[in-house]
Formats: sequence, C-alpha cells, structure tokens
Amino acid sequence: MAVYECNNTFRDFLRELPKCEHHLHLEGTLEPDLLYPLARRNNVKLPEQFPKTVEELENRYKQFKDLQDFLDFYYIGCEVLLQEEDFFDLAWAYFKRSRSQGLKHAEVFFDPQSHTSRGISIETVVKGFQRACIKAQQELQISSKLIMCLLRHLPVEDCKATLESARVLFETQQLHGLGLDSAEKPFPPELFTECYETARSYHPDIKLTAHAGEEGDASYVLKSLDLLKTSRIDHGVRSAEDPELMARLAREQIMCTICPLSSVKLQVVQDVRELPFAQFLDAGIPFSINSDDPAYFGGYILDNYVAVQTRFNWTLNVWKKVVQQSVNGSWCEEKRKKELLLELDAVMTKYEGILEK
Ligand SMILES: Nc1ncnc2[nH]cnc12
Ligand SMILES: [Zn+2]
Repeated sequence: MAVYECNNTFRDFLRELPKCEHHLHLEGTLEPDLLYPLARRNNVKLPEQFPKTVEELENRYKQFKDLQDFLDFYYIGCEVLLQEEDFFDLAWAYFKRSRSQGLKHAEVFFDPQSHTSRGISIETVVKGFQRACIKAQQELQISSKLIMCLLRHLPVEDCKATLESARVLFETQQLHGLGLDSAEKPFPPELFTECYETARSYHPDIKLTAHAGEEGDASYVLKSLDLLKTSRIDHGVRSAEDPELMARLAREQIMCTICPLSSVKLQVVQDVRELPFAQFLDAGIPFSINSDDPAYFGGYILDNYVAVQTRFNWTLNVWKKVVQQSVNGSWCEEKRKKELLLELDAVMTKYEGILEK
C-alpha cells in the first residue's frame, strides 16, 4: 500500500478546512477493536475462518481483491450489531474520530437490510444512529443527515418491503435520502426504478443518490440519472470514460462523491493519482472527497484529503473551490451552508499568510 503523507503545515490547513462528508457507510466505520468487543457483548459467534485477533483482521484489511472481497468482510462485521446501543456506539465513535479530522457536516449511509435480515427492527437501527447524530450536534457541533441504502444484491421485492417499512421515517424526514449500494455488477440501476419512484412519492424533498461507476462502467451512472433520477452519484469515477456523460454531469451540476483510499483498496485504481480529479475540475463537475468505509480502507476524511494532496499538490485556491463545492452540494439547510462557508473564509485567511497560494 502506498504511503500518502504531506507536510505538517499543509496537513494542519487540510485538517482545519470545514469538511463535509457525503459518502460514509456507518457500518463501514466498525473498527476491528470495536468488532470483537461487540461480538463478545452480544454472544455472536464469528465464522470459523474469520481472523481471531484485531491484528490479524487489520492485516487482512490491508488489501482487498475487489468490491466483493471487501463486502464479504463488511457483512460479517454487521452481524455483531444487535442492540440500539451498538448502533449508537458505532456512530458516536465515527463522529468523535472524524471531529478530530475537521468534519463539520456528515450525510451518512446505513444498510437496514443487513440488520433486518437478522431479526432486528429498522426502528432499533435508526434510533441508535439518531441518538448519536443528536449528540454529535450538541457536543461536537457536527450536523448530519441519515441516508438509507438499499442492498442491490438482494431481491427487488425485499428492497420494496424495506422501503415500505421505512415509509413513516421518510414522511417525517427522519430519513433524508435514499441510496443504493453493495455489489454494483450484475445489479444495474434499472432493477430499482420502481423503488426510487416509490421513495419520491414519500416526500417531495427526499434526496436521491446511488453508487455507480465504481466497478460498473459509465452506463451505470447514466442509468442512475435517467431512471432513478438521482441528483448525486456515489463514486462516479468511471464517468471519465464517457465525454458526453462528463458534459452532462457538468451541465446538471451532479455531485460525485469520490472516495480516494477506498478506490485504491478495492483496486478500482492502483494509486490515488489515477483518479480523474483533474478531468472533473477541468470539466466543472462538482465532487466531494470522502472516506466510504474508513475502518476497512485505512483512513478517515482528513486521511483522504491528505492522500489527494500528496498526489495532486493542489494550491490553496483549488482546495477552497473543492470545499466550497462540497458545502454547496450538501443536503443541509442554507443557514448551515453559510456558517460553513464563513468558517472556510477564516481558514483561508489564516493559511494564505502561512502557505503560498
Ligand atoms: N464502496 C462500497 N460500494 C458498494 N457498496 C458498499 N457498501 C459499503 N461500502 C460500499
Ligand atoms: Zn460506498
């Protein structure tokens, strides 16, 4: 695994930037040193061949063959989460850790089906996560929104039933958006057209996104826009293979939530330098930088910012633009965006005097 480090002052600048995270799976924040205690607390027997110690598990996480290789571990990890308290502990640990990396606003995914399939109610999952979100606002000044994801490898009927079970949570805007994750191939967006239609009928302000263009090609991105009517794309890096699609993403200002360390760990690219940041910037396509499943991919949000800086050596002004578009593309209230943009101005003023533009 390549080393991504940048000079200390630049790292301080990146840390102080008011960061928004748009692509973070709460279940993907389950650190090995929480996984084993939760397994013990809940009497969960891990599979025979599963690594037996934190160290062995961390070693196994050093590289994944592909998305499916990672997902096999991710879903086993989910099995240690049973009680409302477990979901709270998981999310609270994420917020605390990310606060020290300069996180200010988080739009976080969760996968109810990986819990309801084990007899846990969606209310238990959501209550635990909600409590952590409220505490993060009160004690860490981190604002957040919950996005429920459908698991695309499961039967569409199962996804429809999950949506129905979450109807009231969407109607009351306790859930802010809908996403689509898990193995991209061979589960293309068109399978979920009806699910997204149903979600739109739940609330006029519901936000829609989908993983696309991570392992699937650019057509997955196009079909997510056309059929699912998403206003955001998670990953989207393979859009760069299709110039017409790139022009459309720019024209419609579709935010792509890019996850640098994830894309390397899952072998979508071999190094962060291969990610199409320059093409996105040149084309005027908004993107944000995110951690995806930080416990599995070896880095939280700042680590991802640092990885990008080591490879692209952006100026302060490029970072200003990247943070501006990340704030402006957030699904939070306008007042919150204004606060974050003011914070950004203050950080820029401080560091323009220290680092050259
Ligand atoms: N990067 C990813 N892609 C698809 N599904 C996921 N579930 C958790 N992380 C994911
Ligand atoms: Zn993801």
